[in-house]
Formats: sequence, C-alpha cells, structure tokens
Amino acid sequence: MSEVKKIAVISGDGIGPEVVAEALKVLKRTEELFGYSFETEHALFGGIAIDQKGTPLPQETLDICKNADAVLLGAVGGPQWDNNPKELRPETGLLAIRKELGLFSNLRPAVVFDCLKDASTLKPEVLEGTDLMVVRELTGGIYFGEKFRRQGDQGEEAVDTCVYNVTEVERIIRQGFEIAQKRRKKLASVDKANVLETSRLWREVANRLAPEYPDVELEHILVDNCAMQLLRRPSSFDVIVTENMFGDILSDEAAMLTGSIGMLSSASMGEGSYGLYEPVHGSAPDIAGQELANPIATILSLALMFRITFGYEDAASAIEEAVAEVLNAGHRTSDIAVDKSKAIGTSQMGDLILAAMKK
Ligand SMILES: NC(=O)c1ccc[n+]([C@@H]2O[C@H](COP(=O)([O-])OP(=O)(O)OC[C@H]3O[C@@H](n4cnc5c(N)ncnc54)[C@H](O)[C@@H]3O)[C@@H](O)[C@H]2O)c1
Ligand SMILES: CC(C)[C@H](C(=O)O)[C@@H](O)C(=O)O
Ligand SMILES: [Mg+2]
Repeated sequence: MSEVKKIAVISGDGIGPEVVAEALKVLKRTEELFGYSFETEHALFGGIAIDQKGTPLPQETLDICKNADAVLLGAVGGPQWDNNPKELRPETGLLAIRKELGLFSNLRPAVVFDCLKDASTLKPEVLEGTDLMVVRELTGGIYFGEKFRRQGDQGEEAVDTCVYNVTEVERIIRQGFEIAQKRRKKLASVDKANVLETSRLWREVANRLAPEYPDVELEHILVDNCAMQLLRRPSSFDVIVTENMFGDILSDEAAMLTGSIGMLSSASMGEGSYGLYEPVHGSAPDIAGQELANPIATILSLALMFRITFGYEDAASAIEEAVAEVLNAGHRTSDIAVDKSKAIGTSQMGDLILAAMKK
C-alpha cells in the first residue's frame, strides 16, 4: 500500500463544484486501479466563503491547504460578488491563496487533440501539431502592485502599479528554460520591452540566463505580436514564459486553439513539489447548475497533480489516455460539440472517462 497523500479540495463557486465532483470520481477510480491512497479535505473558498464566513479565504482554508500535499481547486467568482469592496471579492481570495502558498509559477499546457480540430474557430491546418505550454508568473506584477484612487487635476484617478524584482523574474525565466529543456527546447519570452521598464528588466534577465541553457533556443517576442502569432502559427510555439497579466490573457487565447477553455488545465507551483491544480477557466455563471460544464480541464488538472506533485506517471497517463479515448469515440460536451444536439452533460462526460481508465 502506498503512503496516504493529502489533497485539499476547494470547489468554489458556479461550475466549480460540478467539475470538481467529476475529478473526485476520477480520483477514486485511480485508487481502485493503482492502489494509491488519498485523503481529501474540503474547504470553503471564494464567494461561498464570503457568504458563510465573511471572507474569501478563511484562515481554516489556508491551514487545510498548507497541511495538504496538494490542492485541487474548481473556480471562484460570480456576479453576486462583483460589486463588493476589494477585500470581499472572490478573486482577492484567489490572489491571496497563490501568494500565501508561494505559487509563483503557473503552468498552462495547451494541446490540440486531433479529433477536436473542428471544435476550434481556427482552420484545422493551422492547428495541426499544436502543443505548447504557457509558463505564467503568478505572484507579482500589476496584480500585486500598489492600487489606489486619488483626486487628480481632472477628477478621480485610479492607479495600478506593476513591479517586478530581479529575483522574481529570474526564478520564473529559469522555470521556462528548464521546462523547455524537457520539451522541444524552444523558449519564447514574451514582454513589452518597447514600452515597459518591467519588461526591459525581464528581457535583460532572459538574455543573462540564456548562456546557461545553450540547448534551448530563446526568442524574444512582444506581447501584441505574440497574441497575433498564436493564431497565425500556433504549432511553432513550444514554451512561452511571461509575466502575470500577459500570461492570463495569452492562456485564454491559447484555450481557443484547443477548442474550448473547458479543455485547459493548470498547475501552480512554488520551489518544491507542492502544487495547486485548477482549470484555467472561471466559474462560468452563465452555464452553472445546468450540466453544461466541460469537466475535462479539471480532470486533466488532476492528472497534472499526479504527475508533478506525486510522481504517479501511470495514473496521470491513464487519465490522459482515457480523455483521448472518450474524445476519439466522438463524445462531446456542448462547448466542444459541433452538433450541439448530440452533446452530453458534465457527469456523463466524467462517467465515460472513468469507464475508459485502464491500468
Ligand atoms: N481561477 C478562477 O477561479 C477563475 C478564472 C477565471 C475567471 N474567474 C471568475 O469567474 C467568473 C466568470 O468569468 P468569465 O465569464 O470571464 O470567465 P469563465 O472562464 O468563467 O467563462 C468564460 C466563457 O467560457 C465558458 N466556460 C468556462 N468554463 C467552461 C467549461 N468548463 N465548460 C464549458 N464552458 C465553459 C463560460 O460558459 C463562458 O461563456 C468571474 O467572476 C471571474 O472573476 C475565476
Ligand atoms: C479570476 C482571476 C483573478 C484569475 C487571474 O487573472 O489570474 C483568472 O483569470 C485566472 O486565469 O486564473
Ligand atoms: Mg484568466
């Protein structure tokens, strides 16, 4: 019997509980098939925590996460909290949990499944062979800089500051190089060095580190051009390393290469093997409670947890192969279905993936 691994489970808001429920079914199936043991502990987070505990990130939730080996997160947010003051917003909790757990590196793989090429809005021949990884800096930049309002000469002003120190930049760019070394050895460092001082520091650091990774081909690309090239030549990208806000935007763009944001998984890491795993998508209030959510992003995030935090490559591959098998057999949730009338629901998709899992 293997050692019991502790997983903190945060369902959150909107479709969060629906997609996490499917991932937990897969977790249980993994125990049965491979003999691994997991202990799960559920914690309140986001809008539901604001309603029940008066804060998006209760101390108890943070403690449960810190005591676990990994965290599985659904999504947070919703219109009912959109007009709350900053400290009572679900998204504030999301930034706080990333910071508190030291998760500076957010890995967002975007892989185009052959059978889903017709689900994308782009031409299939453009998507052919696309398999890229966005490495997004997650605990710095404009998300975490000082923010305030003030009175200016022409009325009220709002200020968001973007700060990066050299240590923050160096550790994430090293991540980019190291991940590229294990892949196709191409690194696109994305910045706005023609305008932003933080980006000029970013580029200097990338150039300084490059000689330490002579096997990796480094390309600098401005973020506006990168947004365009992602649609023009997506398959030419291997690893993209970029700052917090650019990574947020480019990863949603990359989602559409795969057909839907419901396909995009993510891992948020610090220095060690501890990680938080969540789909890239949000709480999708427009489809919540209707069995319409695609659970694959969350299920694939669980596969990333098995691979990266626990080193359970067999279980990770079993999940990924089961997802591919179900998609190849033509099953689709409505976000990736060409013929929406044949689409299946959230739990049906989860059940099919379970059934397809093999040792
Ligand atoms: N990590 C997170 O928890 C996270 C991430 C992004 C947004 N949010 C929050 O979620 C709320 C909604 O944000 P949004 O609408 O901009 O982004 P969103 O990702 O929730 O939804 C964007 C669109 O994609 C669709 N979609 C998303 N996930 C899907 C899935 N699994 N299956 C099928 N369709 C899916 C939605 O129906 C919607 O049309 C906001 O409160 C936002 O702050 C949270
Ligand atoms: C909800 C929001 C704060 C979050 C982010 O911008 O990081 C989300 O868009 C994401 O991509 O995880
Ligand atoms: Mg985002």
